[in-house]
Amino acid sequence: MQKLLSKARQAINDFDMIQENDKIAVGLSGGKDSLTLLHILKNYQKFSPQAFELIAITLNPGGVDNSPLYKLCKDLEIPFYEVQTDIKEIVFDIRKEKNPCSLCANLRRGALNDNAKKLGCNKVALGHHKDDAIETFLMSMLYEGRVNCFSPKTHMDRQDLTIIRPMIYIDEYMTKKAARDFDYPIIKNPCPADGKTNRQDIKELVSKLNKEIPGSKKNIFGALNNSDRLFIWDKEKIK
Ligand SMILES: Nc1ncnc2c1ncn2[C@@H]1O[C@H](COP(=O)(O)OP(=O)(O)OP(=O)(O)O)[C@@H](O)[C@H]1O
Repeated sequence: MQKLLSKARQAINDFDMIQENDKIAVGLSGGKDSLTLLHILKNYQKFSPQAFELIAITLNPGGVDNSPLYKLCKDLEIPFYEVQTDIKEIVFDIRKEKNPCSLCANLRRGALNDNAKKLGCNKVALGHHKDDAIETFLMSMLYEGRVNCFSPKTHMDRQDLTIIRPMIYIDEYMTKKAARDFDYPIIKNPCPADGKTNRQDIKELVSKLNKEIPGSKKNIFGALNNSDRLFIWDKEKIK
């Protein structure tokens, strides 16, 4: 936990993620990443220079038994809210999406933010980690032809809500280890597309690249973190 906490604290400080009196909703999917995030923030709360409130929100896409999450949050003394949604039905039965991930992510994001706002939160914390950032950065280049990634902290003006990602410096292997060490009650991902996504392909590619070019994963993350050294052909500046 100490190593996780130290990396999270570094990210929280670097991007000024938490302020006094924040009420933060953790998006708790029941997967290893958001369970680790909840555990980290609960511990961070004990010594954070800024006092903040923590709640957990789980969106049920339809038909998932989340009772282990109720128990966990009760043990951790974190208020827990489960929200029933029809996301699964919309994505797979009504819209019959061939590429369901982006619609599903948008619907989840909207529902999570709306519910956080209703519950009086000014921040939503998501369980994205360093590997997610590297994969998203590469996916935007390879599939969309642009240099882009989610931000460690984003303010949504329309809702006046700030999204934070305190695990942005944490490697995925550390969340896997935390899930084993602390025996988190993992809820099996109900998504029929789980494991067959573009993200999974990119994850495998990054792992292969890192074996062939040792250090390349670290350098991709470095490139994302180094806005001073961003050089992109800008016709107006170059000509
Ligand atoms: N059903 C949900 N309810 C609440 N929050 C969610 C839900 N699904 C995703 N989130 C939030 O969005 C983040 C990113 O979602 P994504 O589907 O990429 O999860 P993931 O990388 O598989 O992480 P996890 O291991 O936490 O499921 C999650 O870490 C979590 O904070």
